[in-house]
Amino acid sequence: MKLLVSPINTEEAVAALNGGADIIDVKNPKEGSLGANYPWVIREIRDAVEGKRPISAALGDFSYKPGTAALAAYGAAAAGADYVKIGLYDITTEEQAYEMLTGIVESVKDMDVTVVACGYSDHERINSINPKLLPAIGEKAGVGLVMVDTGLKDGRSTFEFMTEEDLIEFVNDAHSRGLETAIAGTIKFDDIPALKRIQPTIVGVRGIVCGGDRSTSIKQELVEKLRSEI
Ligand SMILES: O=C[C@H](O)COP(=O)(O)O
Repeated sequence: MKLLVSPINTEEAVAALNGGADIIDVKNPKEGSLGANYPWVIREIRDAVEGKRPISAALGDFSYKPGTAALAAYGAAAAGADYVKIGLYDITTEEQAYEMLTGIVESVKDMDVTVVACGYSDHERINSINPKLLPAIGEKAGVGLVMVDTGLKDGRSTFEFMTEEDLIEFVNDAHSRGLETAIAGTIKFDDIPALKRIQPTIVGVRGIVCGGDRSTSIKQELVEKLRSEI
């Protein structure tokens, strides 16, 4: 499994890189679970990583705004992102999700970018689309990766909202459709044995490598510890 770590600035990005992260995911926790950072920060982090690892960019926890999402994806790709991650937060229907995703795919089709469709394991408490529907929608829309994260960051892990069986079904369905997968959402060290059984392509983290509080900074030694255990 690959390790995706979500820094907010170049200092954290270098700590993640030196700690062994496989993907450097630029985000802004102040604007939500998949909060978008500024395009110049994406560029600065890309420069700091020096091409040693791919760069991912969170676009935001979106409501139904396909045009805004497509423009955000284009901007993130132009700023240097290799992956653009859309949070389907206030998306409640398959039709809405499909339109959001096809707009983003069209927006970056001429750029070497992977579109990541992110649903939320705690979808019921935020009234969002069930992430188990995303592999089929994502395949049809032309995304490259589907992901689950938690929409609310209150310390509760994705595993409190989706069972191991749910996540195995999600991952296996996506992989059977030729899509990569990522599991995130307040992942804890205790979740690692289950993640090893589920085998997503990517494990995405922030809080655990900050020492538990995602509002503090990333510690290289915690990235090293996590990298060695997954
Ligand atoms: O990969 C990014 C996710 O939002 C993970 O963040 P978290 O581990 O603090 O929930």
